[in-house]
Amino acid sequence: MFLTREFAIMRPAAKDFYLAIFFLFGHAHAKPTTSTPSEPSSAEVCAIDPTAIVSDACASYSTLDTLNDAISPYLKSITQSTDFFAYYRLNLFDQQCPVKSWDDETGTCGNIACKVDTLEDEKDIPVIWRVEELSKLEGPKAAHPGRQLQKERGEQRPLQGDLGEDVGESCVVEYDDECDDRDYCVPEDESATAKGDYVSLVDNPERFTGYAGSDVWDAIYKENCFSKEPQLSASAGRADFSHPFQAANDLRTVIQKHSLSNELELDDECLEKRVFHRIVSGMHASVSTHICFDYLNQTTGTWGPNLQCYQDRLATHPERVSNLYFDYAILLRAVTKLRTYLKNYTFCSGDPSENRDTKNKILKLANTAAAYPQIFDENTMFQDPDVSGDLKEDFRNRFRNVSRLMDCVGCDKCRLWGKLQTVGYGTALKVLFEYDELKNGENPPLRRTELVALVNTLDRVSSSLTALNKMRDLVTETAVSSLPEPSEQKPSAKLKDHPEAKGAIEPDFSSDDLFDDEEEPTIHPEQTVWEIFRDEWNLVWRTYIYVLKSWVSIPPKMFRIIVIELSRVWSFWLGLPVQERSWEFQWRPQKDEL
Ligand SMILES: Cc1cc2nc3c(=O)[nH]c(=O)nc-3n(C[C@H](O)[C@H](O)[C@H](O)COP(=O)(O)OP(=O)(O)OC[C@H]3O[C@@H](n4cnc5c(N)ncnc54)[C@H](O)[C@@H]3O)c2cc1C
Repeated sequence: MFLTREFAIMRPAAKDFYLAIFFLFGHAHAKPTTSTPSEPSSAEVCAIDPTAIVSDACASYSTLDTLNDAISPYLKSITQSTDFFAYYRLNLFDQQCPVKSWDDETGTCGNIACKVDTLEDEKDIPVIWRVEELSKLEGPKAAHPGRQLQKERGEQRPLQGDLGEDVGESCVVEYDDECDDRDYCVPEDESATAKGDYVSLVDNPERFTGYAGSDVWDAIYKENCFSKEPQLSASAGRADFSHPFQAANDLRTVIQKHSLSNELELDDECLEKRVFHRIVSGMHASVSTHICFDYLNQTTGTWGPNLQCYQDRLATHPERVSNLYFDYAILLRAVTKLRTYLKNYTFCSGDPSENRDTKNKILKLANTAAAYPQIFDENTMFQDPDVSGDLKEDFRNRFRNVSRLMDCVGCDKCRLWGKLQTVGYGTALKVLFEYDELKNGENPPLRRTELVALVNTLDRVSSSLTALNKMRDLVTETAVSSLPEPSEQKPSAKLKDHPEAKGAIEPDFSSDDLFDDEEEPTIHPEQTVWEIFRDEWNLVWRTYIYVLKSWVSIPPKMFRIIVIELSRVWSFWLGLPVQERSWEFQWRPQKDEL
């Protein structure tokens, strides 16, 4: 920073006058809370304190990160290289979207508007990068063979090689055809064609597709009101709640008994929404993380992390990140709890060596996770025998509804992962609240699809944690590399709070150096008295206007500061990570502002 020309020619008396004005009107300056990827504020970079405990779970962020580093190689190996976990059976194409207003004449729902928009917007880009192409399912598909056909074809090749010759089909086919008594699963149409298809999860990675799904997310969050009447029409097969208010009252009892009131809103209308919200929001955050980390630059056609996307959707929303970690704790605890069950599970009935290999891998994963102290204690929730039945029923029905809403997702790949993950979370809840890990035979059996969905959902969230950390590092690196060379920096410049955050550079304008500079105030000999007078008059006028504007801007600034502080207190009260203060006092105007 250098003195302006006007300051440079000021005489000492005038300087004292302005100095007095600046001291009188120096004011709190609320910094903007949004920033570009190249200019992260320290609040954004360090939004999550690694040592903080993830609320509702029993582990800190850094413990979960360490645990994730340990188990993610096993998860990758299981989900990418075992046939049992790499294929999923679901009814992707024949289910109806239950929100009637989204249907058009052809039955497409959810993104029809988006499709029209994108076709117009995208006509200049190569066909393969268009939303329609990116949204399509890739890789081979196999239809589910009926019981009779399975018998005829035998255990080894029930799919007759439809998924590829090297696929162990006995590891892929689900032998239980019926699904209507399955917990958290949407009852399927019983016609033969509605039994679903097998698709490869490896060939269809969850990443950017260009699909705009905000309407579906909004509908999902609206589901999150347990005391209200059901949102979906009865014709859509929506579960009916005979005692919608009973469950809310029950939850109140549970909350009060288990002192969870700081985590759940004690709002009479939507008491149960907080727990449900955390799970859905964590899932949403995971989807967003994959989109941002595996993003297609439609101009260059290259895939890679999009840091602006990360900043907008995640870095500036620590509560979403917190919910993601919460989901991780729930899912991992559920897999750990299944250890005994998995020891006796048959993964591939027709192929003993594949069966052994798959079992070894999943047991290694569960054992590694179990070596850490318990990260989520389900015993604090839904354990009151008088109320747990209704509560669980409510949760199950909510997940069924969310699962149905997935049929409104107008992008095949997104629908695949949306459906899989809702089943994954449903299974985790079932295992957490209905399984006794010390027993085996008495526990309700898990379907193949439930197990595959649970492990793959854990893998999704696990990859999200890894991707989040990588993007955080990338932001930091970008910030550091765009810092000016040391020689370009003014010696008084210092990094505030986070040593690597470019946006946090705060030149040190202490009152002493406000007018101190290497440049000595000089009067240019060529200036006439009139020019000097005019310059000084202009300076006084600008200062006057500046002061007036400062006064006018005080009320909105005070309002913002109050809102920021209240939000911090609210986060503190809820046990969420408290966002760093995004405003501070500064002496203004800075030297070159007038
Ligand atoms: C089930 C499902 C799966 C999808 N899968 C993919 C995919 O694989 N690839 C792809 O490119 N697109 C996918 N999409 C679309 C994608 O999620 C976004 O809808 C899209 O990228 C547009 O994003 P957006 O920034 O407009 O906000 P959205 O992500 O659509 O969010 C809508 C609103 O929800 C709120 N919100 C956002 N995140 C959270 C959170 N974590 N917690 C609470 N509230 C939040 C915000 O207010 C936001 O404005 C999927 C959509 C759905 C419904």
